[in-house]
Amino acid sequence: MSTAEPAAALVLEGVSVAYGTTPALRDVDLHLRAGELVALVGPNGGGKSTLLKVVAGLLSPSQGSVRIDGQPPRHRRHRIGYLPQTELFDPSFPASVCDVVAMGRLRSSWRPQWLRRSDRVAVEAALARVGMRGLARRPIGQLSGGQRQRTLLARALVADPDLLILDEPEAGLDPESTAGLYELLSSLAGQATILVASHHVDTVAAQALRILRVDQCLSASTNDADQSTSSDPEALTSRERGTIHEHSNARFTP
Ligand SMILES: Nc1ncnc2c1ncn2[C@@H]1O[C@H](COP(=O)(O)OP(=O)(O)OP(=O)(O)O)[C@@H](O)[C@H]1O
Repeated sequence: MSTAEPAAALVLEGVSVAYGTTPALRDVDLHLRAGELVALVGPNGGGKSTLLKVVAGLLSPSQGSVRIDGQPPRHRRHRIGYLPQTELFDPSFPASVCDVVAMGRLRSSWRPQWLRRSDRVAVEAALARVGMRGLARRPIGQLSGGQRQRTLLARALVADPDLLILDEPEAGLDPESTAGLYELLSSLAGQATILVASHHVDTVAAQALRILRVDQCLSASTNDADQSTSSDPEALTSRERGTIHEHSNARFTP
């Protein structure tokens, strides 16, 4: 989202991931243009979180490659904003909302770091974006589920990432907040490349440029002859399993 650094292009080629001997993703090809907003939908256990973790550099594929602007994810960590699916807090952990968001400004380094004025300004702006400025000093153990999710979203946004990876960001949010979240993501597209996993097909269909269905993820194909022009992502459920199917959103197709 930085004006200095443009959004990042993302390319996965032949990516396979297994947990032990159990395959979770097989031979996934995925290309995101810089600034694109793409949603992953699909059943529980389909492999959405696995795919996002591979893109975030938290999991290494057993085969294939992931490139963000031509570089492996570990070289781009400082430019990636990641919202994990769930994050459990110890309610007694002595951190405020503000502290958690500020973690998103820390750069990996052996040196101790202090927040600069620009960091504090960014934290405040990120909190305002997610409607949490009024709770900045609240201990994280005293937040509701939705407030915690907003805090983590602010942490993902605060470093102005050029690649934003969000795993079910609407978890715990009320319907109005969910709609607001996706409007926010839509407004960030272009400045950042955004990959979001969601079970809210209708909501993402209104905002995402492309919707990919991750179904058991045994193989993947996008931008191929299998591409659907249906306006109903559920229509894809009857298609061949074991693939990522693509649904182009007619409303947002350039
Ligand atoms: N740490 C792990 N160890 C072993 N198996 C795992 C692990 N994490 C995920 N899996 C398995 O990998 C497969 C894909 O899981 P993943 O979490 O990526 O699916 P998902 O599409 O995100 O599901 P959901 O919609 O329920 O969040 C599932 O079969 C799951 O059981």
